[in-house]
Amino acid sequence: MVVVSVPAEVTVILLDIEGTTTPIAFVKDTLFPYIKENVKEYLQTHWDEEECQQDVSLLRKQVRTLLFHIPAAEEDAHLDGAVPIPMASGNAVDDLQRMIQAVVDNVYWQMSHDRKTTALKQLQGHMWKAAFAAGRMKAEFFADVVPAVRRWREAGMKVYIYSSGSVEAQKLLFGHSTEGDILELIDGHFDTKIGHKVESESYRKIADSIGCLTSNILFLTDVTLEASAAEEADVHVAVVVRPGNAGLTDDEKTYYNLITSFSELYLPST
Ligand SMILES: CSCCC(=O)C(=O)COP(=O)(O)O
Ligand SMILES: [Mg+2]
Repeated sequence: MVVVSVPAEVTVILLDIEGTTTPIAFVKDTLFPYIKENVKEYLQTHWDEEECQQDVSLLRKQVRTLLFHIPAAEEDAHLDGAVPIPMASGNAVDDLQRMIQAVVDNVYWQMSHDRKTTALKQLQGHMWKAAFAAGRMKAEFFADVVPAVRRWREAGMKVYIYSSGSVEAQKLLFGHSTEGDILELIDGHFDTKIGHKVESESYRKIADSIGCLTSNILFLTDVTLEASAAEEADVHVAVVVRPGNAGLTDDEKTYYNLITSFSELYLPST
């Protein structure tokens, strides 16, 4: 077994979810299809609720920003098929169906591009809430995750999550897992409200928020663009290789510390 030593200055382990703690297959085959299959009915049932209206407003604002403020050079790559969400205009019944269909189309479009926007993630989190609460879904974690997190905490480490999934959705996953409610193992959560995972400034803000130096953090992720952004902020990184993850280039394999299980991390204090 390959062992990666955790530098002595590390006091915080920051974990990505999809592809790191949790199989991509669980996200792609369970979480995301649930959204696609239920979004229309969810909107029809919850439309008048404030939470749902806030989600729709955020989606509307986000697509408007995308359509009208994005630099021209990026347009082709990002805007193909983008669906604006209309405001109500007169006939209440027609308007409602038109708006709901636009939100459904917008959600499908964003999901087909695996967009990680705060607006999409917020709506998804609210939709999963009911499914987890009713016991219709349980989150999957790789077998090495929970034992390792327990060991790290016993060794005095703090453990945080940084995922594109909303904080609310993250808490649902850890609160309703096949291992039971493991939310208490996590010291705190970050999502894209602090910034995108491919931007190094996000990692500086996370360190500030935790109250540590970026060099006190070890970030574990499956995505090398995220690892590179974190490293630029002086965060230690290891790239997690799990079944079903995207492949790495030879250069990436050489450059990064790679682990296939959290048990491959060696903490000097244990
Ligand atoms: C609470 S995570 C749900 C999965 C999800 O929506 C997602 O975007 C995961 O992205 P990650 O940053 O964890 O790779
Ligand atoms: Mg990931």
